[in-house]
Amino acid sequence: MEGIKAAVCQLKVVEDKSANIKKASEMIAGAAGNGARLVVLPEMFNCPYQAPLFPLYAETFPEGETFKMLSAAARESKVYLAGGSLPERDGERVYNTSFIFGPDGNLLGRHRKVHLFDVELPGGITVKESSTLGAGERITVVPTEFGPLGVAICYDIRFPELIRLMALKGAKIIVVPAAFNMTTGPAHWDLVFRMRAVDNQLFVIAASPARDVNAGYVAFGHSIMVDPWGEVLARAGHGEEVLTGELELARIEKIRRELPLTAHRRTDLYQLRELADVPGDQV
Ligand SMILES: NC(=O)CC(=O)C(=O)O
Repeated sequence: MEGIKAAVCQLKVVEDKSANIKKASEMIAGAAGNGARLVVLPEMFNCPYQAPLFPLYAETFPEGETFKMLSAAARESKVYLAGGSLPERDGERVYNTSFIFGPDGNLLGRHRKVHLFDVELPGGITVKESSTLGAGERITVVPTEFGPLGVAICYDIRFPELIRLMALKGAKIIVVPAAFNMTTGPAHWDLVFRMRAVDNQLFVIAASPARDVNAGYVAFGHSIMVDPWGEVLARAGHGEEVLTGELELARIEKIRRELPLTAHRRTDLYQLRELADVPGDQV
């Protein structure tokens, strides 16, 4: 496994869905032009992050215009593309879904956010994703030429069991389309992404929308790439930008050899099992 250049497109999400799609497409091409081979978009990059809006912006797979743009962008730029997330309609239900594409534009997998963000936070931030969204039922790890890639969406990262199961399935990189806010961002953003990287000795890439102080939900920004030792490889500001970083994949084996956390687990005392085998999320 060699090193790869990765990029995050930290775009400012606006109300105009077509403008979001166009901006994302331009940023993906720009990232690829700078040598990125893995590109990650933010959570709900085509729709303002507000639960009542999700059904209004939702698209069905595979006809949706956003889905088509993502596939074409991956193919034209020849990149692995973690297509952020978008509201996906499936029958009566809407999901917060990330579609992952290979450099030929083919779909490698789909992750539907497993943990819905239903919170009443200090600072008056109230979110109830479950008012309009259904929860995913699957743990998502997709094959790439860099090794298995795990996919979590925002709140999912706060559940260490999920990420550990991805690591046990072989994930070397976890991509996280995310949109922390101005209460949880300053408190927890760096901490959780660095800690999941340290726990599991793998790379974590978190992609946020740019901050818009006039939005109904103000995203924190500061997209981040963390290495398996917990070091921050790259960190964005809070405005619109393409963040790039080099992932030296050989560091994973080195760090795991020197500090063999997986081997030192006391599986005679505790064990983690994947319980769900529920049809639904697979494409
Ligand atoms: N938006 C989310 O799903 C989660 C979040 O903002 C947080 O965990 O903080």
